[in-house]
Order: sequence, then C-alpha cells, then structure tokens
Amino acid sequence: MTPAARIAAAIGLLDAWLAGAPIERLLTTWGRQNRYAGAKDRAAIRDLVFDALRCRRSFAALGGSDTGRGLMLGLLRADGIAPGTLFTGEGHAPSPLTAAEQAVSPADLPQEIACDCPDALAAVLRDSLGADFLPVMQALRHRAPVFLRANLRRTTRDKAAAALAAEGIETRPHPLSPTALEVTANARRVQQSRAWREGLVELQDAASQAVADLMPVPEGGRVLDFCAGGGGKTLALAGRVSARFFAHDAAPERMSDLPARSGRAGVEVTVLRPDDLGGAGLFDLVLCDVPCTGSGAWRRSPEAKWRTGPDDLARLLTVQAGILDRAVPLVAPGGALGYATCSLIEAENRAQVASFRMRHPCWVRMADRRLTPLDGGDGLYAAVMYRT
Ligand SMILES: C[S@@+](CC[C@H](N)C(=O)[O-])C[C@H]1O[C@@H](n2cnc3c(N)ncnc32)[C@H](O)[C@@H]1O
Repeated sequence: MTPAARIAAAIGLLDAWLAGAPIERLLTTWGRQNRYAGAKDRAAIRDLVFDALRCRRSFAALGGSDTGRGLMLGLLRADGIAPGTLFTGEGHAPSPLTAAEQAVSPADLPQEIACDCPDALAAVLRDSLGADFLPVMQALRHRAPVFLRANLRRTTRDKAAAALAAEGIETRPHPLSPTALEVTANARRVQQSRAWREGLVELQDAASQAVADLMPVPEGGRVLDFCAGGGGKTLALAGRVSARFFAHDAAPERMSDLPARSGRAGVEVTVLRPDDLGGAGLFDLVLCDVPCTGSGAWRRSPEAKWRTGPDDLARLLTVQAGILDRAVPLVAPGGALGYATCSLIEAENRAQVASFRMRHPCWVRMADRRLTPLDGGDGLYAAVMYRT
C-alpha cells in the first residue's frame, strides 16, 4: 500500500471509531477484510490510528474537524508534512483538500487542546498532578516505549539482554526496576524471538515491574493475585521469589493465557475461580491490581482517554473499595495487602487507600509509590498495607 492509501484506510477506521466501535475490533476486522494488506501495512495503519487517538484534540484542531479526515490532516500538519502531497485523490489516496481545509491555519492552540487532555477528566487530572499536569499530558501524547521483564527464574537481566542482542533485538537496562529492559531496536521481533519463546523475557511495562518489586513476597509463602487478568503481575512476583502463587479474577476467562505464560516462564500458578476462593485458605500477600480509569496507560490504550468520564470514575471508585474490602479476610495474620492501579487520579490512588483505612482502622500503610510517564513507564500507583 502507498503511504496515501494507508492514510485513507486510517481515515475509515477513525470514522468508525468516532461512531462508537472499539478500536481493537475495528483493526482486527479491517485486517480480515483487506487480506492484500501485509503485516507492514497493518502495523503502519495501526500506528497512524493510535497516534491520532493519542492526539485527538490537537489533531482535530489542526485538521479542521473531529473526523477521520480531520485527524489525519492534523497528524500530517503536526509532523510538518503538507497534506496536499498525500491527499491527491489519485489511486487510493484521499481526495484533495477543500478550500475550507486549506484555510485551517495551525494557530496557537489553547493549552488543554494542545496537550490533548480530555475535558471530562481535566479537572481531576489537574488536581491530582499539580505542577506535573502539563508535562504528563504532553508525555501521554507519545508512543510508550516497549519494555521487557527479565525472568530471574530463567536468567539474569544481562544474559537476557545478550540473548536478545544475538537475535538483533537491542535493549538497555531501565532504572525503574532491576528486571526492566527497554527495547531500543526491533521491538516487533520480540514475540518471534527465541529469548521470548523460552521464557527469558516477558513483555511488561517497567512501572508495572516496579509495582511488583514493591510487594513483599515471603520466601515459601502464599501469594494471591486477586485481580490477575492476564497474569502480568502474578508472573512478575513469581519471577522474583519462590513461593506458592494463586491467580483469581472476577472474569476468569481473562486468565485463559496464564497457564501458557506461566509454563513459558517456568513458574507454577494455581488458577482460582471465584467459587474456589472460600476454600483456598489465607495468603501472606493479597495483591489487588484493581480495575481503574487506566489514565496512566493512555499512551498504550488511547481510546480510553476519550471514553472515560466522571460517571466511570465514580463507578470504578466503588468497585475498587469493594475489592479491597473483599480481600481483607483473605490475608493471613501478619500478612500484607497490596493495592495497585494504572491511574494518575488521586481519588483512585492515595485517597482510595485513605478511605480504606477509615473503614478498616487496624490497617496501616507501610509503603506506597506513585509513578508517572515522566519516570519512563506508565503512570501507576501502588501501596502495601499491614494489619496492626
Ligand atoms: C487492571 S486489570 C488487572 C491486570 C493484571 N493484574 C495484569 O498485571 O496484567 C483488573 C482486573 O480486575 C478484574 N476485576 C474486576 N472486578 C473484580 C472483582 N470484583 N474481583 C476481582 N477481579 C476483578 C478485571 O476482570 C480485570 O482483569
């Protein structure tokens, strides 16, 4: 496909997204319906669409409309490319610019538009981030780095980096975690690499690794990942310490890849269905990596930036409190309760932990950590609590 044809495809996908369809489903369906498009075309179109979603407000302003076409015009203008060179109407290229589109001039954009902050959550983000608000919002406009976690059960970080380098995948250690490697070249080859297939490394954001590092895992103890999802945190914890690991999720189908992933990593994880929890005993660590706005991960999941509002936040706050309350009776005497979000919003983070401690005054917070994309990885919050 020509660059212009890729842009035309991205315009169609963005229009369908603006009409309400989820972006991953649209991309999958597009790939199935357009078999002539090769892997490189599909990856390039995905990049265009995700770049546009990250910068929707500023690109719409630069392009003159909040439509697929406006977003692509804005993307080109933001990159300093004259749109008329690609919007030619020839072959599969989008039609030439109208007079109105040509007249849009990239004047100074108001701050919240220029930093692509969604109106719906702008006030809570400003309050939560303080002086970091603008730099964090700017950081969320860009693609996230690709990070790997060296699986210490199988290797060291240096040996993992060397194995990857032998396959042409360049990395460098990242300071957020002793297991983190940032991929600097050939990230798309990772999942075909021998190092990945043999479980030396796993794809995982560096800040997520830092969250796992903060959690106290006693050697030989029992650890429950209460909101395990795909099991990223379970595997990060299991990579560090020999203990008995259990994974649970209210939607057990979300854990379907976990047996294959734990097999590759060389760790044992017992999957617990919600009905199994009652008879599973107590745990030395229960980690609640709760559902949240995902605002810290908007670089990776930019559609959530525009589809999450105050009502979602209010609902999530109730869900998070309920999960913490349900986890309390599962913690063994002397054990720890871990809490984590990938949110930048204070109400989901420290304030949620503070209200938990109001409801459960015998719990104290021993440690917590807030990271933003300015630290390199996703924005995350994690806390560890003990019963007194
Ligand atoms: C942030 S995701 C977990 C991500 C995962 N820990 C990882 O590192 O890949 C939150 C998970 O919580 C689950 N969840 C939602 N409500 C829950 C509840 N009441 N109890 C347990 N899990 C719940 C969701 O199904 C979702 O998989």
